[in-house]
Amino acid sequence: MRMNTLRVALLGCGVVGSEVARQMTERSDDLSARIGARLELAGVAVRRTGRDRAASGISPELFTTDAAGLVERDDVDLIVEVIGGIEPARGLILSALERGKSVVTANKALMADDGYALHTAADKHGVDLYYEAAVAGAIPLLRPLRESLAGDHITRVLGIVNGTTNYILDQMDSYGSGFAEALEEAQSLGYAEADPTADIEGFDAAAKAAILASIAFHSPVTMSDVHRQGITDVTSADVASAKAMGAVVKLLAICELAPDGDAVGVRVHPAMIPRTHPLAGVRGAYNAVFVEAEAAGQVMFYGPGAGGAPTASAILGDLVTVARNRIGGVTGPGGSWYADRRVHPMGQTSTRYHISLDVDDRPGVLAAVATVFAEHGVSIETVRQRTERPDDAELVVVTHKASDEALTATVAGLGRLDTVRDVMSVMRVEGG
Ligand SMILES: NC(=O)c1ccc[n+]([C@@H]2O[C@H](COP(=O)([O-])OP(=O)(O)OC[C@H]3O[C@@H](n4cnc5c(N)ncnc54)[C@H](O)[C@@H]3O)[C@@H](O)[C@H]2O)c1
Ligand SMILES: N[C@@H](CCO)C(=O)O
Ligand code: NA
Repeated sequence: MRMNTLRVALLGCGVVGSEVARQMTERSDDLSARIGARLELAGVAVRRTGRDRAASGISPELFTTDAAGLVERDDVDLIVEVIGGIEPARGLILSALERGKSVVTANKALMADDGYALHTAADKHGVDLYYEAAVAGAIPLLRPLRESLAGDHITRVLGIVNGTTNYILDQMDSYGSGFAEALEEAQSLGYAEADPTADIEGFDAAAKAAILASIAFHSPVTMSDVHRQGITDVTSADVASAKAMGAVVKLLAICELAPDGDAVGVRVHPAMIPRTHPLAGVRGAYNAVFVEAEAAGQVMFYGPGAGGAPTASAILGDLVTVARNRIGGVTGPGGSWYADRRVHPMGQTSTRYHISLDVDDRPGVLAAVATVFAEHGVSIETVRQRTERPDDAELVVVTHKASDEALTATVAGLGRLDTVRDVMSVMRVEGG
């Protein structure tokens, strides 16, 4: 019997796309055996065909600059979108779904913005939309959340989902590098892009957090629902201060159910975590995500969160799945929004805080500082004082859990005290 063939259109042939094509070709026989059909490259949409594409190993006649035309072709069954960004990726994916073609994408920005509409289109047309590569690259995470943990009740997802910022913070912690120096190193190693804004300002992590929260909590969470703070204000002093209390600074993505279970809090910000926490040991550009579920307890996923080959691995995994589904005449689990939880306001989110103050070193200062905390109902866990010069001290206060609102008011109050020369840093403490 002749084996079926499924024809794949690849949209984009950059870092990830070229690896998808390479791995598809290299593992062609194994993939056919696993799927029960041959996967064949029907075409590759690129921005310019003029460049020397010989090194890619892809037959030159497969390249086209007409991505829309490629998606519309009747002999194309499956689409892999690795162009990135919102348009034209969004229009191309919608066009594919409307034509009954399943789509695999690595596009976190698009899925975070428009996941609901795209899933709805996929469901309406009876096709699959898979995007494992969009969050934490090669690490199997979205499928485990959508499928393996689908019988449990997830309460929290806490992770390091941006490799560039983890590399920078790790350099600051391990070698005492300053932020600018560590960023330069990340750029020279190819982790951070020439314009590193999406990584260091937390946009990349926020998009991933929105996708994780939507899946884990069966609710439509978008990028604009995520409280976002990047790492550009993290100083060597913050990193040293964390070290002094046995902690390390990480950029965390946190998605959690509010105490009443009716709302979801989603935030991305730097935080101090104890060195004993499993996420503290995640070094370099690696990613790791910690999932807390009622019955399973704590489950951790760890591995390479970026790079052409690892990201292509996740895409090929999705491609095998959607191809199998297509052969079997079924689709995988679609979007799940039944819980429709609201987004918990950041002001009501409670965490512990680490606050470092430059103060006059004289009688009554500690009492005045403590009074401001008390006035706003913020309970102090520890206070440490370091005196470097006569009359001048650094006070480091770690609080018990306090709401963002109460903490903001406390910091404003501290700033008004004559004896507080400067509020040097305010950072959340997690994972205790
Ligand atoms: N690089 C990674 O490590 C990584 C990891 C996870 C997810 N992703 C995601 O994968 C996607 C691709 O990332 P990348 O690193 O390969 O980016 P890239 O910039 O290397 O590749 C994108 C390619 O798309 C091409 N392109 C742009 N507009 C096009 C159009 N209209 N038609 C055809 N081609 C067009 C560009 O010329 C470029 O070659 C993005 O969504 C990204 O977020 C990347
Ligand atoms: N820029 C991302 C990789 C793509 O998601 C990172 O540094 O982790
Ligand atoms: Na993944």
